[in-house]
Amino acid sequence: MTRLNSRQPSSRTPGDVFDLPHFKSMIQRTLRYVSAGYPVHYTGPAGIGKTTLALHTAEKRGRPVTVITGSRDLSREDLIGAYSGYSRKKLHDNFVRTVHKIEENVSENWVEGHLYKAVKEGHTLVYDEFTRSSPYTNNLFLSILEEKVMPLYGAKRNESHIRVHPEFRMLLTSNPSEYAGVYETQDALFDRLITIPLERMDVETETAVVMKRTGMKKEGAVKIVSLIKRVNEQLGGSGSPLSIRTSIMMADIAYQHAIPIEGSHPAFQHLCLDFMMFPLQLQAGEQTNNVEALILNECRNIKEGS
Ligand SMILES: Nc1ncnc2c1ncn2[C@@H]1O[C@H](COP(=O)(O)OP(=O)(O)OP(=O)(O)O)[C@@H](O)[C@H]1O
Repeated sequence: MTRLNSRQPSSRTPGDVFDLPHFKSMIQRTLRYVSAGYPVHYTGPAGIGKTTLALHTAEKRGRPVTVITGSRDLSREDLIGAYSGYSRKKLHDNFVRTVHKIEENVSENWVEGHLYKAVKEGHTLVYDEFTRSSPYTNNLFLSILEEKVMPLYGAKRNESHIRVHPEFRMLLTSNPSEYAGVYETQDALFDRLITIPLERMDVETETAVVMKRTGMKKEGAVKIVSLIKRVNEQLGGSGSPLSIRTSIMMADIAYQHAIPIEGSHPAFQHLCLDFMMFPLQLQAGEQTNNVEALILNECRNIKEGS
């Protein structure tokens, strides 16, 4: 019978992963720039940790945090707010028996957009994957960042704009592989951001994150993280198709189902193939025949206790 381990994130990691050198200086610098009033933009490939770092740093400011995720469908209306539905008030006055008076008032309901609230109340805004939104939507941020006002385009409000709260700040994330055809149209926005490219975590940091997320002990976590690193180096070409997400998922399943992190164990070999084959085949294109053999070769090099 399979023994199941219950997950206890954080329980085995000494201290906080964000105190490790990989994160510490980045967080300090970001808070410095943000407190001086500048928006900070983390950029890097999928799974490098942009969103997690932005959320953590935003929380460090001690202000309420609003999160918006960029998308082609995100509209100015979603951000600013809009009138939606009607409220109807009806008063029947039958005080004098022979007179029946009805008074009816109909008013539209204003629903605040997330950005409207964040700007008005001075939140820290995390705008994740902002380059996925249309330049038309993102133009709204130019006046917020430059003139410190948010125009209420098309909102049918009496006021034309609201003033940006002095504590309002922004952290943004994006993936450079999604810039195709985007940069030219959004360069005015890029020009107002402090852009920090994120580096892939070193083995020590990635191991600490895997331990924190899964509850796995250091000995197992470091083997998985190092395996992913070696496979990326051998098969990843110019990129690293296997991100920390692969390490976390493999460690999670191995830990929960007590699969030994040992290259000769069939369950571990299956785990390696199931998680690595597809992304690596996509990357390798025509030379896919080698992929399975290379994964198994790297996997079998992992010895018990090594
Ligand atoms: N410091 C950390 N502590 C705990 N988990 C982390 C940390 N950094 C990254 N992770 C985990 O690693 C995975 C990838 O991180 P994240 O989603 O932040 O990356 P990303 O660069 O924003 O990826 P994408 O571009 O695909 O959205 C997530 O499962 C996240 O929870």
